Order: sequence, then structure tokens, then C-alpha cells
Amino acid sequence: MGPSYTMKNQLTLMSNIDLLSRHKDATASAHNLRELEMEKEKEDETSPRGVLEAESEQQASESNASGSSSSSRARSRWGKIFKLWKIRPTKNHLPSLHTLSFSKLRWKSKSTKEDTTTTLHTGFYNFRSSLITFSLSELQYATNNFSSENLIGRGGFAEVYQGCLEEGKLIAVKKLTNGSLEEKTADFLSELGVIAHVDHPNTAKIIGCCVERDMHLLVFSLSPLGSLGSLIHGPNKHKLDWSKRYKIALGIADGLLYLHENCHRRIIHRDIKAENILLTENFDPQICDFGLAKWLPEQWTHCNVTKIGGTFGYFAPEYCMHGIVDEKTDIFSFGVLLLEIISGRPALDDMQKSLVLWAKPLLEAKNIEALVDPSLDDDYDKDQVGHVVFTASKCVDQSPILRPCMSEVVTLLRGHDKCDLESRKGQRKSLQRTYSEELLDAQEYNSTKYLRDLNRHRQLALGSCES
Ligand SMILES: Nc1ncnc2c1ncn2[C@@H]1O[C@H](COP(=O)(O)OP(=O)(O)OP(=O)(O)O)[C@@H](O)[C@H]1O
Repeated sequence: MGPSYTMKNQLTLMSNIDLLSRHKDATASAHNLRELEMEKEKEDETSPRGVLEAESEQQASESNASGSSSSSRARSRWGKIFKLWKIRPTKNHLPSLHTLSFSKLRWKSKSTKEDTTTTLHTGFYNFRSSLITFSLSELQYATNNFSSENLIGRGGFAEVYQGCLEEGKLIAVKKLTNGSLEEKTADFLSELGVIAHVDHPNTAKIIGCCVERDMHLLVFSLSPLGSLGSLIHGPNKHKLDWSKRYKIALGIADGLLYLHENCHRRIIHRDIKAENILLTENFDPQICDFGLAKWLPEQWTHCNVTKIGGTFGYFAPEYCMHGIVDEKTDIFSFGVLLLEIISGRPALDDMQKSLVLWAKPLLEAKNIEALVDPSLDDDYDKDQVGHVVFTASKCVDQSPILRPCMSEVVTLLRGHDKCDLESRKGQRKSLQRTYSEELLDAQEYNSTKYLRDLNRHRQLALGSCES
């Protein structure tokens, strides 16, 4: 098993508190939770899945116009994927795909109860035409038939295998393992629908995919060092000196800034954590695992989800409490990740104690020495650590309104704009977009309530593991 393999705290189980309480008799198994989620997905129109069909249509029309033969193989393979997908009995389970498939999308704002129609021009998507569709046999050959020696990672939904293509390129093949065929198809399309449109040095590089028989495979460039989580909490922790940690923090911030503010559309990742940060051989971080990512229409302040997906220890209070999703929920998770980078402690320790709750009093007391990972042996740049500590303390503010946005985070991490942010603090409430009253509640959301909700979610998920 490779260095990145870890199941500890991999509680990326979908818990659906509202639905479960309405289905009290249901066994809270992971499967049931996933089914309930699928049920709700019928109502959820923010899923990015349909973009793939839109793209398929776009590629077809481009193909007609250009008559180019060079990419026709790839296009026909895309066609095959959707043909394959369409003949499966999944229609009933994925109505949102049909809603999303065409050039017009109807976005229903749950916060304002207003309908807004957004036209999606087919040219809008900057889809990567270079995406390769592999045959199953190619990937079986590359991964030694998905042998256990090639297994380098396992999450809640997938196993990841190291492989080598014929031309010598090292790859990581993510094989979706969790759920029924319909669920795997849905997860596959969801992740592919986002990642195929993301292109930044600090996001994982997808090379291609494969759908054959009941296999759903996503193919990425291999990150030779595995995940930040496996490194910082594993035996090779000593490789992460302070300068590398600082570089990693800056890189993740750049990647998240891109997703939130500079990508074609606002992307909320929803599962920012150390295990979802891959490292290149130069310790450049790359955000991966877009399985839970959401696209947020420009005109929305936020969206509400009834299913809480993500990882314990990284949840923002308003997400836990009200299912509110926006950039600030990612920023809270990023703050937890910064605390992890500074302290070397996991987001939830063996006693299930939250890193945020451990760090809060130290942040308030500005006790930097107590926060810093003892394994760094005082060998760190005090100014840089100070910037990261300050940024982390802002990111994990209980109130989303008081958390900085990613462009502010990026400058704060470099030690700029600190005073600016402090002086604007008083004004922020009036300048900030107005949230519904749930967020006002969130401001009163204290550590005790946070802990209680966290425990509630954990119990449900653990219950589901055991059943
Ligand atoms: N390109 C890659 N190179 C090296 N290792 C990888 C790569 N992609 C994924 N991994 C490893 O596999 C693990 C699981 O991958 P991933 O997070 O995509 O799976 P998942 O089932 O979607 O996880 P989660 O439970 O967080 O949703 C990662 O934490 C990482 O250690």
C-alpha cells in the first residue's frame, strides 16, 4: 500500500440529517444514505453533470463544422460513453441530467425562492478536447490489472491505482467503487463535469477517463509524493520543513482563489482537506477530488444542501447547521488545513477532538509557539508563521461574514493587507452581501453548539459504517 493510503478520519460519508429524521425506520447504512442523497439530487439542479452532454453536443456540432479527423476518435468515444450511459436504466435516477442537458438552464434560487434563467452558451465551456478516453484493457495493462501492489489511495468513493502508460507516463487511475451502477455513473459524471473544466497549476491534472462494463475510471497524472495528508501525518513528515509547508499553503490558496474567483464559473470544492491535496515532486500542491464540488451561479449568494457531504473536522458551522454552501465554507476548511500545516496535528485527533477547538484559545492568546509543530524544532521563519497563523485565525472565524475571501487570504498569507482587513472589520457586515437569517444564527453559533452538531453528524456516519 502506498504512502497516501489512509482510511483514518476518511469519513466522507454522506449524511442527510433532514432526510434521515424523516426516515427514522431506515437503517443508516452508507448505502441508504447514498440512496437518500440520490433521491434529493432529483431536486438539485446545481449539479454540473449536464455539462458533459452539452459538451458532447458542442463537440458534435464543431465536428460537423470543421470536419477535422484528428479528434474524431476522441469525439466518437465521447459519444460512446453517453450512448453507454443512456442505455443503462439510470434515467429515473438522474432527472437532473436532462434538466441540465440543453442550452438553457433553469436555476432555482432556494434562498430567494426566485427563479432565474441562465442561458448556457455552448461555447461557454472551455472543455479540454485533449481528454483521452482509454480502453479498459489499456488501463488494466497500465495498473497490472489493478493489483493491490499498485493501490496508492483509497477514499470514501474510490480506490486509486498507480500505473504506467505504454509511452512511459506515470498515471493514477481513480476507480469508483462505492454504490450501485447508477450512483457510480452519477459520481463519475459529477467529478468529470467539474475537473475537465479546471485548469490551474494548483489543481490535479486529469488526462482522461474510461467507462467500460461497470467500471468508471478517471485517469490523472501521478503525484509522486501522494497527498499532503499522508505526508504530514506519516513517517515522512520530516520532509516537510517550514519552507515547504509555507509554499504548500500559498499554492493551495492560489488554487482555491482560481476555483472561487478566476475559473469560468464559481466552484465550491466542499471537501478541502489534507488528503485532497496532492504533491508534485517539487512539493507543488494540487487540489484534487472534485466529487462533491458545486458550481454556484453568479447571482446566488449561496446554496443550501440537505445532504452534508465532506469530512469531519473541516466542516464550517453554518454548513453543519444549515447546509449553507458558498466560498466561505471552503475558506473555513482551508483555515483548518492551515492549522494542520502549522501544527502537524490532524483535523480530528484519535480522541475525535477538533483541531479548531484545540487551536482557538491559542489563536486568541496569539500563542504561536504552542501552535507550531514541535517537530519543526524552532526551525521556521517567524514572520511567515505569523502570517499563516493570522490567516488561519480569520478563516476559522465562526461567522462566515467575518472570514476573508480567497483574494484576501492570498495577500494575508504573504503578510500584506493585515491592517486593511482589521480596519475593514467593522464595515464588513454592511458591505457584505446579505444572507438569510440562518447566517445571523451562525454568528451566535458557539463552540459548544459546533461540537454538538459535529458529534451528531459523526454518530450518524459511524452508525452507518457499523451497520
Ligand atoms: N493523482 C494522484 N496521484 C497520487 N495519489 C493520488 C492521486 N489521486 C488520488 N490519490 C490518492 O488517493 C486518495 C483518494 O483519492 P480521492 O480523494 O480522489 O478519492 P475519493 O474516494 O473521492 O476520496 P474522498 O473519500 O475524500 O471523497 C487521495 O487522498 C490520494 O492519497
